[in-house]
Amino acid sequence: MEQIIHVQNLKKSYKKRKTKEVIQAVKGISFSVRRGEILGLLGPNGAGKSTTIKMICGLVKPDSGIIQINGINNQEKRLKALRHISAVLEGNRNLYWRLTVRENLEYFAGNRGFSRKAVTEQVDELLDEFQLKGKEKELVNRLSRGMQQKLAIAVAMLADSEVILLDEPTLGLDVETSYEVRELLRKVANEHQRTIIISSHDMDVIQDICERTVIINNGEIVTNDKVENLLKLFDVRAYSLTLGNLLSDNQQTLLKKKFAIYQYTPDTYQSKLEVELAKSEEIYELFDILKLARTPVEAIDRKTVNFEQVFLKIVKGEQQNEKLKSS
Ligand SMILES: Nc1ncnc2c1ncn2[C@@H]1O[C@H](COP(=O)(O)OP(=O)(O)OP(=O)(O)O)[C@@H](O)[C@H]1O
Repeated sequence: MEQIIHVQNLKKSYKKRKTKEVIQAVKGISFSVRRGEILGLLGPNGAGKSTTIKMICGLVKPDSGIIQINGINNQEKRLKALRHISAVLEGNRNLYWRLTVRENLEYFAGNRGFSRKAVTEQVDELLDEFQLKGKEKELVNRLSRGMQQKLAIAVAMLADSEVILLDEPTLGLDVETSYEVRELLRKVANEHQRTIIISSHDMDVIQDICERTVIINNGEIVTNDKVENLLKLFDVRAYSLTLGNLLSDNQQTLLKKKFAIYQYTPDTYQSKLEVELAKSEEIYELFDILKLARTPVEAIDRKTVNFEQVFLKIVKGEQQNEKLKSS
């Protein structure tokens, strides 16, 4: 599939005004995004996500590197490149707060030079699709956060740009509204073939709607892979067993020797044993150890890994590597 965004060896440093200390916020990152893809741009606080997003949408000038949007270099032909991008940044700053929902949509649709009739048709369609019809006469500053978010995305759609950048699109939304916004974003990508880049700390949202994630830490990309692959990679094969007896000292020693991570909570009637297997075949060895004292197994649960845990493992692993490098 066709690449709509291509970022190559992007770098950006800031100089702190008071101390003159130089901070390398982005240290040479490269990635691409395909048309119609929803990409998650993740990282802990201060990792360099906002700086990257701001460079892509032309708000911050990179020190070096290339950003191509739909094949156009955004430093050589800035306006032409930026026409392909809409950003819905924190606080929905792309809306006019003292205009109504309909007025906002009409204003942005009108900006594109369409006839009054075409503008009305397009606005009606969007009000319908984004379920904003009942709120069309409401002032934006009176809307709930969820409605404002939907409207901000609708406005981004109107600009007709292929790429929509979203910063924390579900922040502060209740569960139901968060699901509505996710559904809407899927529709925007799948049916309207827009490309979406989401920056968020909400890993549930990322796991739910992003096909792929780029994870940044300390200004560098540490992972660029499909969510599905990352989940598989960190699929810990963790089992939680309920035992009808206590484990003998010998069994505990063997378990410790065999399994790197295991947790044992002894109880005469219902001991709990949590084990992480490196390979699925190791389950037989686990049972061999349990068989030694004929320990009854009353229940066995396989634990699954979620994206939040995967993210933390990736980022923490990286921090440990950093520490090792510097020590
Ligand atoms: N205008 C600025 N002047 C100086 N330093 C800055 C500036 N903007 C960002 N930084 C620094 O650059 C680094 C990366 O910041 P950035 O905002 O890109 O990270 P982030 O991943 O978006 O973080 P968060 O999740 O907290 O928003 C941080 O150390 C930050 O303090």
